[in-house]
Amino acid sequence: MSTPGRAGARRKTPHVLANAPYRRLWTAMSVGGLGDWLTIIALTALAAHLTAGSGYRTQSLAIGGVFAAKLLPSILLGPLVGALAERFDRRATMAMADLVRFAVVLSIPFVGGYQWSIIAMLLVECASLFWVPARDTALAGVVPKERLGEADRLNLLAAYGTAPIAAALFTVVAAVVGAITTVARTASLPAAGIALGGGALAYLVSAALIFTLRGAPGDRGPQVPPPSRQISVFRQIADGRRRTGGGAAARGAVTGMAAVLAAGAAVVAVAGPYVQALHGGDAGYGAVFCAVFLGVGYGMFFGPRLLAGLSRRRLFGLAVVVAGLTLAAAALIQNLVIVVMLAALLGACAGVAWIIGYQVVDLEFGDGQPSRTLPYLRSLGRVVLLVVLAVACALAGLFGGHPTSEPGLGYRFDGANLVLLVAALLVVVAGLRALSRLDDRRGVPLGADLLAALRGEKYAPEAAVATESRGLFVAFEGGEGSGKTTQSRLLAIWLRDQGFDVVQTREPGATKVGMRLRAILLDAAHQGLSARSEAMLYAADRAEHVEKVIRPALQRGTTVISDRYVDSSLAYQGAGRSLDSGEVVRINAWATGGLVPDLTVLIDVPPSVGLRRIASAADRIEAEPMDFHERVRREFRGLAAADPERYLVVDGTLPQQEVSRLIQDRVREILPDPVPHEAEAATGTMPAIRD
Ligand SMILES: Nc1ncnc2c1ncn2[C@@H]1O[C@H](COP(=O)(O)OP(=O)(O)OP(=O)(O)O)[C@@H](O)[C@H]1O
Ligand SMILES: Cc1cn([C@H]2C[C@H](O)[C@@H](COP(=O)(O)O)O2)c(=O)[nH]c1=O
Repeated sequence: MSTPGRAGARRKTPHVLANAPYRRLWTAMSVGGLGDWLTIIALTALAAHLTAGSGYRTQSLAIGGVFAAKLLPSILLGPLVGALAERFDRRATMAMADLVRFAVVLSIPFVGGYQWSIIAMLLVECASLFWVPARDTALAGVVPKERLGEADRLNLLAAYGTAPIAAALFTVVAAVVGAITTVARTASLPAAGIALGGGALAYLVSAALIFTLRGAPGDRGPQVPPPSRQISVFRQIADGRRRTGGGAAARGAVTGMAAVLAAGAAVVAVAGPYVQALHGGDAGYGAVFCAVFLGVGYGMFFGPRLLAGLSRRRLFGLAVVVAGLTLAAAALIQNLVIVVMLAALLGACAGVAWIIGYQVVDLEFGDGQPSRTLPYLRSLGRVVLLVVLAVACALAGLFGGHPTSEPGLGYRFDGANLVLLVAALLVVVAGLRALSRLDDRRGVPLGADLLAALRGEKYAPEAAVATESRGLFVAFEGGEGSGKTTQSRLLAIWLRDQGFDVVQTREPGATKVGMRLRAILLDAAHQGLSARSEAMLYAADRAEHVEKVIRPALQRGTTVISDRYVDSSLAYQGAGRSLDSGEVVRINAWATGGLVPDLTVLIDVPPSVGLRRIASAADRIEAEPMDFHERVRREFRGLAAADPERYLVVDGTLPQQEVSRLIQDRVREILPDPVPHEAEAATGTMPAIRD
C-alpha cells in the first residue's frame, strides 16, 4: 500500500544488525543453523552407508528414520518444551542446549550403528526444542518491538540460508575424501564422519557466542507474549484454516505450496539411494541437496521480479506445474548432472511458489501480520514434510531396488524412481488446480499471456487494443465509504484543470437502463435476490455502461474515470457472495468485451471505518454483515497484489488531500502529455468546470 513519502524528513534508521547483542545472537543462530544442516545431511548419508549392505529396503527405512527423528519432536513435544523452557534462564538454556547437541553429534562417529544415528537425531532435536523458545524470548529482550519483523526475516535467513552452505561444504568434503581414497587406494572414509565433526564444532561455537552474549537479560523476565511455538502444531494449522475462511484462493495457494514442499521432500528423501544407483557417492548426494536449496533461494529472491507481465497468481500455478514436470524428468532421466540441474530447477519453482503463495495466504488472513501467517505455514510445512518423507522412504523401500544384470548398463527403475513419479503426478494435479482456482485473468488465454510475458510485454486482448488505445481509462475501487466518489471527482477536476477532456462516471447507474438496475440492486426491499441474478444485473449494467458511455468516450480520446468497475463484481459477488470467481470473470469479460482499465485505484479502508462514514440509511449491500465486507476487502487487496503494475493501492484512512496527491502522482506517470508538476499551479484557473 502506498504511504506518504517523507524523504529527507526522516533520519535513516540503522540496520537491525547494527544492534550488537542481536548481531551476536544472529551469528549464533547462523552457526547453529549450519550445525543443524550439516548434521542432518551427514546423518542421512551415514545411515545410507551403514545400511548399504543390508539391501535397498533397510537403507530407505534407515534414512526415513533419521528424517522422522528430525521432525517428530517439534510436532509432538514443541508446545510442552516451549512452556518448560520459559522457566529457565534463557542464556544458560541456549548454551546448555548447544553443549548437549555438541556432545551428542560428536558421539555419533564413535558409537556407530544406524540405530544410534536415529536416537542421536532425536536427542539433538529435543535439545533444539529448548534452544528455540529461549532464543525467541532473548530476541524480544534485545530487539525493540517495532524491529522484530525485520529481525524475523533475518532469522529465517540464518535458519534456511545456511542449508545450501552446509550442503556445499558436505559436497566439497566428500569430493576431497573421495579423491584421497582413490589416489591413496585406502578403504573408503565416510565424509559423513568429518561433516559430523563440523556440525559438532558449529554447536560448540554457538554455545560460546551465547555464553558471552551481553545485553540480553539472563533471567526469565521481562515476560513476553507467549511465543506461537507454545501452541500445538495442529492447533496452529486449524487456526490458520479457520482464519483463511476456506476461500478458494487461499485453499489453492496452500495446496500448491504444500505440493512444491512435498516435491522437494520427495527428492531429498530418495536422493541417497538414487544417487548411489547413479554412482554419485556422497558428493553427488550433497550436490543434489545443495541444488535444491540454492534453487529455493534463487526462486524466492527473483520470483517477484520474474516475468513481470504475467499475473503473480498465474506464475504461482505455473511454478507448481513446472515443479511436477521437473520431478517426473528427474525420475526418468538417470544422469547425475541432469538430476542435479533438475533439482535446482525444482527448488527455484518451489521458491517462486512459496513467495507468491505466502502473499496470497497473508492477504486472506487480512491483517497483514506475518506473525500469524508464518506460524501457520511453518506448522503446515512441518507436517507435510514429515508425512512425505515417511511415506516416500517407506514406498521406496517397499518397491525396493532393481539393479540391472550388468552394473552401470541398462535402465534401472527403483523405489526412488517410483516415488519421484508418483509425487510428480500429484504435484502436477495440484498445480493445475491452483491455476484454475487462483486465476485472475480468465478469458485471457494462458499461452498467449505467457508468450507476451516472455517477450517482456503484457498481453492485451486485440479488441481492447484496437479501440481503447486513445483515451485513458481509470477505475476507482474500494469498499463502502472508502472515498471513491470524493477522489474520482477530485481527479476529474485536477485533470480538467490541466486541459484534459474527462468523463466522470460510475457503476451501477450511469445510463438510463443502469439507473433502473441500480434501483433494483440497491433497494433494501429486494432482499431475496439470488446471488447469480445479482451478478448478472451488475454485468448488464456494465455492458450498457461500456457500450454507451465508456467505449465511445475512449474512442474520442477522452479520459474516463469510473467510480467502480469489474473488480467490484469480483469482490462483492465473487468473494462476498461466494460465487465462483472464474464465472464472475467470464460474464464480465463478455459484458465488457475485455475492456480493462489502464489504472485501477484501490482506496483501501477497514470496513468498520468506511461504513461509519456513511450518513444515509444502509442500502441492500451496505446492510450485509461485517464478514461479508471483510471478504470484499480481502479480494480487492488480492486483485491489486496480483497485478501491482496496473493498480495503485492507497490507504483511504489518510487525509483526503494526501490521498489525492498520491493518486495524482501516479496518474501523472501515465498521462499522455502531463503538465509538469512545477507548472501545475498556473493551470488551475477554470472554476467554471469544477463540478
Ligand atoms: N480520506 C478521507 N478521510 C475521511 N473522510 C473521508 C475521506 N474521504 C472521503 N471521506 C468522507 O467519507 C464519506 C464517504 O465518501 P465517498 O462518498 O467519497 O465514499 P465512497 O467510497 O464513494 O462511498 P460508497 O461506496 O458508499 O459510494 C463522505 O462523507 C466523505 O466526505
Ligand atoms: C459495481 C458494483 C457495485 N456493487 C455494490 C457495491 C455498493 O454497495 C453498491 C454501489 O454503491 P455505491 O454507493 O455507488 O458505491 O453496489 C456490487 O456489489 N457489484 C458491482 O459490480
